Amino acid sequence: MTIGKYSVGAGDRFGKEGVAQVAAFQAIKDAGVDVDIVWNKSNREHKTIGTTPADQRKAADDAVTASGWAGRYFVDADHINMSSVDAFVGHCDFFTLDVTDFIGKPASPESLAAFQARRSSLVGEIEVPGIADPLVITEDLLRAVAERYLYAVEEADRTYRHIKDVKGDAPIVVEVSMDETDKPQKPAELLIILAAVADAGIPIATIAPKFSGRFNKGVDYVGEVTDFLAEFRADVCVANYAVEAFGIPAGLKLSVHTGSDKFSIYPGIGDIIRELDAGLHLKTAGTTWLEELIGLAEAGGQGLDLAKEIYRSAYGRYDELAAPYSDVIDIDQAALPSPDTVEGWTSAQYAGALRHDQSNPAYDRNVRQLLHVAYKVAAEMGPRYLAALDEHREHVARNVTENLLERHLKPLFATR
Ligand SMILES: O=C(O)[C@@H](O)[C@H](O)[C@H](O)C(=O)CO
Repeated sequence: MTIGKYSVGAGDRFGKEGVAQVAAFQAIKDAGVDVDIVWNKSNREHKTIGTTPADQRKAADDAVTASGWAGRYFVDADHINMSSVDAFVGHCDFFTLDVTDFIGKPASPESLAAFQARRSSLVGEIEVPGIADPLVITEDLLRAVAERYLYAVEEADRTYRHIKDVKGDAPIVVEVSMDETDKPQKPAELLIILAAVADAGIPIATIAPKFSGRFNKGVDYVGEVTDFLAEFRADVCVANYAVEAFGIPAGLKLSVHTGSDKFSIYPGIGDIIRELDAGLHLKTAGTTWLEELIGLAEAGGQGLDLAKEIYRSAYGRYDELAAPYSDVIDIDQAALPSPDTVEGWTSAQYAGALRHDQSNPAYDRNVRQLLHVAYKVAAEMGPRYLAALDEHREHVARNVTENLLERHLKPLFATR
């Protein structure tokens, strides 16, 4: 199945925000930009909330039917590997093969030797159209990248073959992700990794590398924006080159993971993809759930009380909630306001602290990150939380649509 040039992963932890999200995609479509919807919910999120991929499929189909969305949409088996794929395979048509856990594991000496022999022509200087200086690949670099990533690519291949065995000829979109790791992959490394992917015959549509800088959940990019954009641009050029040089399916595009909220890099990313006529997949990460909380807070009364109760619980359960996300959050715990302080907040104070508006002095990135990983608290409230979303639908939906459209889709895809 081919995915369009532009796609956005729309996270929806509680399966309630489909229609509000489609409204954002519809608005950008009406403005002349087609962006495919990829509903993503990772295995980690399913486990925390107690939902299944079948629930995600149903939420997506229902939202599409209810809103009359006529564009493409997909359901993403997000961050899966051989140990988790089976629960997803029957319900998904987009597969994010997450091989991060296998980075650094050694492939067999035979496969390492075979890869280096097969790809020995990469050693030297490679002129990649669009990159000013040639990429320099030494024997040492080829070997080091193979030692670090070849096994991970083999694992992606095992998972892909397994999916194919189950799905047969049903069309699927394949993404390979290696982003939740500490060490970024530079453009020359990405090129070598793509050679290994091509050798394995994985029909990859998108690849999510680990870029330089920090991609923390729910907050802006941390790092040198200019350096990031230079790297991103080079990676786009490498992906285009890999299509020509290695026979990877045309249209290969980069995927930016934990891509929601990275406002400082969106305008530059948008300029680059338009200049190079490249595609993009941007995977949001639970940002919608924060809009639910903002909506509840703005509703006041019991909605605000519930939002405060969630903060109190999150504050008290910091270690437990932060642990699964320790690599992708950066919270100054000592700077968090106490639950008693938050208890005294008005709707505007709560919403102001949480909404990702960096021009608002009330915005608090520590509060935002803590609540980002605190969705387990709402999940445990079960029907009480879900009923509050229904009761305050108007407030919640407005925030969900506005966040996706005004802070994400427009800065990325609307021409400046
Ligand atoms: O919390 C999660 O597991 C998700 O936010 C997940 O990380 C997300 O879907 C993602 O892959 C962002 O890149």
